[in-house]
Amino acid sequence: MNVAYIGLGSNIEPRSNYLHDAIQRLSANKQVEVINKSSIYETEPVGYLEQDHFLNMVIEVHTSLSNLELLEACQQIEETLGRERTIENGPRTIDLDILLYNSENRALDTLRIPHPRLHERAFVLVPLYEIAPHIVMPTSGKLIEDMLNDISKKEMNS
Ligand SMILES: Nc1nc2nc(S)n(CCO)c2c(=O)[nH]1
Repeated sequence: MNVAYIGLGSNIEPRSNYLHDAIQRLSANKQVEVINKSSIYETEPVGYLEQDHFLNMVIEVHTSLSNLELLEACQQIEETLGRERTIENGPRTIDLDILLYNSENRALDTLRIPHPRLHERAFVLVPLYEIAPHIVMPTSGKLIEDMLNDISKKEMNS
């Protein structure tokens, strides 16, 4: 049994329906059990700014799927829910990002774990902290609160 944390995001209405539908579909997979869900957070877009606000959340799953099989399951749900990759980093109906998989630190050509931008995304770190405050990053050894402090220090200095 593996433990994974998945970040979900949507900024095309009906945003919360897309979040719940994605979780429903993940739970329908017999090899995936959704153990915990964060609150849903309304967040300003980062990266590509010319788009609507996102709803973001993080879920904890227990799964017998491998990391690549879990990625495949997430990508299938994104496709089913109409995710178009028209504009890179642009608006999307649903996004499912694998943030952590056990304490793996792995860079495959299709999947990097932990998610490479995890440490710089408050829209992921805040919901992750809500459901798993004691997680230590397998890469840096940092706690989530350390990474959140780093982000706020960077923002104060910018
Ligand atoms: N607030 C916020 N900004 C974002 N920019 C991108 S790209 N994304 C998509 C992340 O995969 C988001 C997001 O989910 N939330």
